[in-house]
Amino acid sequence: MLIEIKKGLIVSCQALDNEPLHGSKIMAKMALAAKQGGASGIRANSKEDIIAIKKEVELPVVGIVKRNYEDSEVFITATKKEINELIESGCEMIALDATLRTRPNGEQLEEVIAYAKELKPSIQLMADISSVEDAIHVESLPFDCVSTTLYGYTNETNGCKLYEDDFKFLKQVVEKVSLPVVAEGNVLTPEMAKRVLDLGAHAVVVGGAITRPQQITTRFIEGIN
Ligand SMILES: CC(=O)N[C@H](C=O)[C@@H](O)[C@H](O)[C@H](O)COP(=O)(O)O
Repeated sequence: MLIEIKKGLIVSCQALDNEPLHGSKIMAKMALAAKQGGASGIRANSKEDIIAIKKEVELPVVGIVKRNYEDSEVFITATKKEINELIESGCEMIALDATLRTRPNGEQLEEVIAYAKELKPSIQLMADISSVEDAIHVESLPFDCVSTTLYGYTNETNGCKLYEDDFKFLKQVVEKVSLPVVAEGNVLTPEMAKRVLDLGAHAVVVGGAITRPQQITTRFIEGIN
């Protein structure tokens, strides 16, 4: 999958159950639209959505399962339970929270990824990180790539945006690690997508700016007020 997505656009097709476009049928059509527009891959949440998307398009899929746990802030593919669901979904790559935070049920990141590789040795793994420390840590683990997904979404980075200071955080990660780095989170325009690739990102993931009309509408409303 890493070769297929090189310097390409991955479109994140996600709508949680509190969002208007929630539903596997709709996400599958969203993925088809992304493919028709030239996307190289899809990022999707939940076994059901991934199965529906895989029926609709042939693109490689980065799968996640978002689930909240009471004993941890980790919510993107947090435990072995979510790994089981993603292996069953048939996605080519699994993305999981790879921050240094405590995981649910006392599970360790190392044990969760070892479990995934044991279940399906060919599965590729993406480390969703929030800091340079996270990035350095995952280099010692069997990850295939790193993604800036969680920058701005942890207590330490709350409110930070990937595009600030001309993508300063992305530049730091690209400089520090030798794994391919995927730029993800708040890439809002085609110009930003081009910029992150020029800065050395292996690929770029765009979600809300393509697939969340409520976010797009809000930006227009802010623009005219
Ligand atoms: C932090 C978190 O939960 N991120 C999620 C990860 O899969 C998605 O909600 C995002 O849409 C995705 O990362 C793409 O980012 P953006 O939608 O900003 O282009």
